[in-house]
Amino acid sequence: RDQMTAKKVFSLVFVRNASEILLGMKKRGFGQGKWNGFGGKIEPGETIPEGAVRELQEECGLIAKELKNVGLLEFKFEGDPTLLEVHVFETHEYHGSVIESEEMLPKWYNLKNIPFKNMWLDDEHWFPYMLRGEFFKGHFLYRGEDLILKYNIQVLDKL
Ligand SMILES: Nc1nc(SCCc2ccccc2)c2[nH]cnc2n1
Repeated sequence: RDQMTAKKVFSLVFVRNASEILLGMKKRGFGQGKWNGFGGKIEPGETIPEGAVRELQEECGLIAKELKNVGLLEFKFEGDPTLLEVHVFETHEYHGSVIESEEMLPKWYNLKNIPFKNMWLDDEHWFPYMLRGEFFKGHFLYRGEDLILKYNIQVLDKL
């Protein structure tokens, strides 16, 4: 409603192979202590996909040769006017070697063994849509980091 609400735009990239997904343990900053995809703030002057490729390489060393936009997530935290807009991508074609960075400790997980207990609470809600190849849009209202007050997820179209 309030057009003055600040919006921060982030990328979030998941690297996939046939049976696994690459996650990173966030070593500091926002989301520290949680496994997540690789991403961060989109900088002025770069497109969202450019920011996604940049953050992936900075955080785990891999260079995405293609990116598929698989969903859009919006987060609000009660008491904070900022809206986080997170553009979610998958890549199946990449080169380079996985390296640990100051930000992230990368680790491959079997798709049947995703460590949801050590991830953001919302991930368990929308991962199934991503893994089914459905394009999704989710909105989550948090109180702190450990309680989701409200959420909705919709499939926008099946890719
Ligand atoms: N999976 C997931 N990711 C994020 S933030 C992702 C974007 C980001 C932001 C800052 C640094 C690096 C990456 C979340 N926030 C609230 N729930 C969440 N779930």
